[in-house]
Parts: sequence; C-alpha cells; structure tokens
Amino acid sequence: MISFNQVCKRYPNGFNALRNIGFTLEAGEMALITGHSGAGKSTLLRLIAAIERPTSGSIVVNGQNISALKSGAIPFLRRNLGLVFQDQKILFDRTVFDNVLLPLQISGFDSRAATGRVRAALDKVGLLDREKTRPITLSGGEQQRLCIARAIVNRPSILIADEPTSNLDADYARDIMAMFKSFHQVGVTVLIATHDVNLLGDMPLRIFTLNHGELTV
Ligand SMILES: Nc1ncnc2c1ncn2[C@@H]1O[C@H](COP(=O)(O)OP(=O)(O)OP(=O)(O)O)[C@@H](O)[C@H]1O
Repeated sequence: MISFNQVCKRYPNGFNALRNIGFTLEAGEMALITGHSGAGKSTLLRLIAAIERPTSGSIVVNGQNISALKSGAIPFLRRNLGLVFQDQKILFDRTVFDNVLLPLQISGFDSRAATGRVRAALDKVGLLDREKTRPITLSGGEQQRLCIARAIVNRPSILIADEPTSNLDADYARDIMAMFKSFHQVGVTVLIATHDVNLLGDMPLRIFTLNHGELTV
C-alpha cells in the first residue's frame, strides 16, 4: 500500500515540483502516473523510495510512515521495493546472471538460495537462456527486462518503474507493460510513470495525471 497525504516537494533551489499530492494505492493495485515532461512523475516515485524527502505532508508505504524515516532505516524500506529507475546502470563487465545476483549479495543471501532466485527472476522476464552472456549482447528491450529481473529478484511487494518503456519500439514496450501486468496479477503493487498513455491498450488501470506538480484526477 502506498498513501500520500498533502505531500509537497520543493527542491533546494526553491522549485515546487509537487503540490498537495494525495492518493492511496491499495496493496495489489496497479496504476500509471502520466503527465508532461517536468510534471513531477519522477519526483513522486523518488519520494516513495526515499531517494528524495517530502517538504511537507505524509507518505505511508506498507503501513510505515516514511516521511521522516531515519537514513539507517531506508535499506529496510527498499527491501520491499522493486525499483526500475533510469539511473540504475547495468554492469556491462558482468554477466546477465551476476547483474541480477547483485541485490541478493548485498542483502546477504547464501549462494544456493540466491542462485535459485536469480534463475526464477530471469525466467519470469524470459532471459534464462541468456544468463551467461554479457548485457552488451542484449537488445534494448532485453536490457530493460534485465533491469526488471534485478528489481524483482528480492520478491518485493511493491514495484515502481520510471519510464520503463522509453527508447523502446512499440512491440517491446507492449511486452514490458504485459510483464508488469503479470506481476500485478500475482499480487504485487505496481506503479509506473510514463508519458506514453498509448501503451495502456485495453488494460483497466488507475491513472494519475500530474500537471505542473498537481494531480488532476
Ligand atoms: N534535484 C532537482 N533540483 C531542482 N529541480 C528539480 C530537481 N529534480 C527535478 N527538478 C525539477 O522538478 C520538476 C519535475 O521533475 P521530474 O523529473 O519529477 O518530472 P517528470 O514528470 O518525471 O519529467 P520527465 O517526463 O521529463 O522525466 C522539473 O521541472 C525538474 O526540472
């Protein structure tokens, strides 16, 4: 569950990126955040992951008020979050398998359990047969799937993605959206920022629209 109540975000340079944001996404729901470039989509997602902090208002994630979370508690929050953000770089000097293994190594998983989880995650995104290859040999769509595998390998209850289909052609983009839908269908809460509403197809999803930092729905 993700709940925003009267959330404002002003960046240190004085820019008000988000104003009075309020919504609740129940556990297991899937929603899109749309809006023009600069509307505040990424800022909203970064607040959920505590990459940025709200200037005022409260944000509750899985029952925990994260608005004033101590920095030491952030890794525990993120353990329940799968993040697909543009600035999370693929490590091109490691195999596909090792890229997905990394979050589990950081969490201290023993290697046998970790291997099973990495293979399960790669299987879910259709990359199991590529586990030994280097990411440079993957197409753009496959690299995005690798990022998704890395985000879900910890089996998070919430999956958050920022423009996961940017730079992909329509077929790849639909494929990626279908993948998110399949996670939603097994109970994961999914929130995706995209400026491309055409991706929706006939998916019956909640849509939050941001306009200059304000929700318009
Ligand atoms: N660290 C920052 N300091 C100051 N202003 C920022 C910072 N990060 C973002 N902004 C500004 O806040 C506004 C919202 O940015 P944000 O990245 O959240 O928008 P967005 O809807 O995700 O845009 P896009 O679709 O182009 O990625 C923009 O005007 C941006 O310039």
